[in-house]
Amino acid sequence: MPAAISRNWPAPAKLNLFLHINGRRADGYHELQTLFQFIDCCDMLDFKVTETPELILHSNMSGVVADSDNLILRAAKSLQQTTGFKGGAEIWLDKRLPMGGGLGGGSSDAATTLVALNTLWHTQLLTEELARIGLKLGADIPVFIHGFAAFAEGVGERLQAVNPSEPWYLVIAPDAHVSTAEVFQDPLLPRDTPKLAIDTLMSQPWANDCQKLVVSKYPQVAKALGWLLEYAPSRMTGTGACVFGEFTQQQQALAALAKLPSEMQGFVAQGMNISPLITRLNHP
Ligand SMILES: C[C@](O)(CO)[C@H](O)COP(=O)(O)OP(=O)(O)OC[C@H]1O[C@@H](n2ccc(N)nc2=O)[C@H](O)[C@@H]1O
Ligand SMILES: Nc1ncnc2c1ncn2[C@@H]1O[C@H](COP(=O)(O)OP(=O)(O)OP(=O)(O)O)[C@@H](O)[C@H]1O
Repeated sequence: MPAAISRNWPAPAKLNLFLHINGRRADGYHELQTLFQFIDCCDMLDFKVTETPELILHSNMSGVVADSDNLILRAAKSLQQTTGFKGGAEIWLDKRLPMGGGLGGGSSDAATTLVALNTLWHTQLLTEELARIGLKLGADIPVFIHGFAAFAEGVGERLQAVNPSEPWYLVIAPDAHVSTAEVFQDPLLPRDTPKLAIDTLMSQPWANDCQKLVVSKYPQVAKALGWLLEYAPSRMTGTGACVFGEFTQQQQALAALAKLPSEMQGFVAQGMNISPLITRLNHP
């Protein structure tokens, strides 16, 4: 009897509602203070458990990412190696999130793969153990595994659950692929924002320390942000390229989307403090 396919595992995008860079560590990574919130725009994954250890990925991804580099296969392989699980999986990815956009799409795909296979393979690692595996693959993966909006420190692995408002966002994805590594290696990146207490951070205006540099290097980002600021308080997420404007009502966000210049790509999504992955995990 062939194994059934377990369908519709969501991999949500995230926004960094603020992103402060406090310094550079000896290992080259940067110490951050950031506020992660999910949005209801997701990649979707299906999984079928197989008896052989092979890992097979079918995807509609546009940008060419070699299988060996794909974070989904790297995550599945890490779980096999950590647990000694002898079987494998066939995985289907419906890629919907823009890549290299600061929305954490690849990181989220990896997190959903770890959470889904940990259940389907019955390896039953604890969430903290899955987050430790994820951190080795990317700084953004732990927050997707825990699945709650969080104030994050360290490189993004020290998480404290928070419950900010869940507004509507108009997200614009400029036609630019910004390398996270390139931004963090730029000598012009500010790296000296003082560490502040979470209460102070949550009550002051929110900003992204990477924004000025990326806006200066990518005219498409500058143009998208300039347009969006006419409609709502707006800023960049992660290391870019995506920018997001915040609206109280969905109708306001949709009205702005209707006026988006034809050369820009955008979508409306709502902030989510509980990841749809957690909801899927609790409703197998
Ligand atoms: C900036 C954020 O988008 C905020 O959410 C994330 O921290 C980035 O997380 P990510 O995309 O998973 O980044 P990774 O793939 O782990 O790292 C890519 C590269 O960015 C640099 N990097 C990343 C995170 C960090 N805290 N400091 C860094 O210096 C490192 O050179 C690293 O090699
Ligand atoms: N399944 C995947 N989906 C998207 N990108 C992937 C995937 N696997 C590997 N990658 C590679 O990882 C890179 C970063 O992916 P990701 O989408 O996480 O970054 P991002 O959108 O810039 O978000 P952030 O920088 O905030 O993590 C991509 O540019 C791509 O080259």
